[in-house]
Amino acid sequence: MWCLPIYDSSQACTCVCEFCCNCQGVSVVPEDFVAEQLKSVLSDMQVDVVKTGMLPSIGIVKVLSQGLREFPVRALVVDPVMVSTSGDVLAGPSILAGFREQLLPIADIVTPNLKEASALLGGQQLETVADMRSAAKLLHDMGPQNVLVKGGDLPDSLDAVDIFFDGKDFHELRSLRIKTCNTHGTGCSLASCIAAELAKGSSMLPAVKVAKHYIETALDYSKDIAIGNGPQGPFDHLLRLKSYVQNSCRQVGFNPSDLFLYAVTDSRMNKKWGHSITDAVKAAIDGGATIIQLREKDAETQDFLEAAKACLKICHSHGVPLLINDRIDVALACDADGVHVGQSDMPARVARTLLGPDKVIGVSCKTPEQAHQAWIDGADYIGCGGVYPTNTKENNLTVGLDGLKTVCVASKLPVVAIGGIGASNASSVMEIGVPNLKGVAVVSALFDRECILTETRKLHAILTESMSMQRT
Ligand SMILES: Cc1ncc(COP(=O)(O)OP(=O)(O)O)c(N)n1
Ligand SMILES: Cc1ncsc1CCOP(=O)(O)O
Ligand SMILES: [Mg+2]
Repeated sequence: MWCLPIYDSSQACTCVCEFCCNCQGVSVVPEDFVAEQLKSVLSDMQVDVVKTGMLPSIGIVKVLSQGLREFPVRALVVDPVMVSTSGDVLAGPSILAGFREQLLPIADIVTPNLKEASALLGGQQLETVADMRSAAKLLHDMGPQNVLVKGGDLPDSLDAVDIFFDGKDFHELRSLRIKTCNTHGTGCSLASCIAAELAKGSSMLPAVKVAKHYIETALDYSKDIAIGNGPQGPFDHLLRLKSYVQNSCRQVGFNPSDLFLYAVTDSRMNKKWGHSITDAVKAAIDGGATIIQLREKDAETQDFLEAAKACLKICHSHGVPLLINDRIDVALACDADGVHVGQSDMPARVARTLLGPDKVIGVSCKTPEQAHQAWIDGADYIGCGGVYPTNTKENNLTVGLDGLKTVCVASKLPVVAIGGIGASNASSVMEIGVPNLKGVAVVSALFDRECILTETRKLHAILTESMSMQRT
């Protein structure tokens, strides 16, 4: 059950607040109802992460901490919502003791803003980064594994500085201070994003960094939005979706249906048949290939780069993405659409850091564990195989159709099957009938042939037929 990995306990009250500036009313949900709701969710499925928001009564704090002791979760993110950015006190002093004694000791991270950190520390003034460090240390002494003191309200600071303390090291996390009135919901969103990253399997500091980067980007994106008449507005969670729509003439992001007929080139085969790489790529595209990978194991770097640039032109003039096998440097140098890496190549999480969020990353996986790791590392798809024996890759273990199915069922990413696949067996592969198997990746059945165009057309027709059979 991985589709609902987080439970947000802030449904414990309903708050009537407008973006204008203040909170106009709070309706507290009865404690026993919150207890029932908690039990209902936590006993029904293995919840990975709980994030708390506004907790309006000491009774509800108790109910929550009891629920979490009875049904432990992998991580608890405590956003001690007490004082809003607009200055409203959202939880009375009686809650403070509840936070200190019941929630902080079991929290994996607590994320107070300056006012909340000050309230938790009995009213201590926090005005400098040095104050934030000592507050983080004092809060850590109350029991949480990690503390993030948010310095958004720090006076006279050009950057938005947050202090992260894990009990050993301090990290000063800086991002640009975005000039905007649209800050409604930033704290809740930061904590929720940390929780979501933890649920995806991230460790704490990377989760906090991703969340902080997300908040900075979303604030920047929404800085000029005008909604309602009040002085404070919402920040915009949907920036990725909007930039996708705005750039719809360009393919932004990854479309899993591109994996349908994945043509992987091979320098030795092209040499054997006297095909130039550009002619080979063009023929594959004309035959219906939906994505191309340049797998040039023998090429010198400079030749590889020149070939990649030429192929990229051809691919883009046909709206087909081009990925580079193994070589992140070549992909970066020619601005390819992405890379494909194997288990002993550059790790996908490093490739993601180097290539940024918009490039496509594929990872070879033979097991559910590798598929899970690929997802955590930020890959877009996995290549699973060899499904059948192959002469193209030496010493490659065969997983068979059963191994392919096991990986597909476990994978949260779309899958392309590879290894020994061609016209004679492509239908059997697609017919294993798992929805995230999106296509086949093929080397020799396309490129170790005299006429690449004919072979690609043939395979395309077979795949199309097999997909239409599955739909009926
Ligand atoms: C789509 C796709 N799947 C798997 C592979 C194999 O990658 P890797 O395991 O790194 O082996 P090499 O191709 O580098 O020899 C792939 N290339 N493409
Ligand atoms: C690169 C690779 N990875 C797993 S099998 C394989 C080779 C696929 O080549 P072919 O399609 O010729 O079997
Ligand atoms: Mg490789």
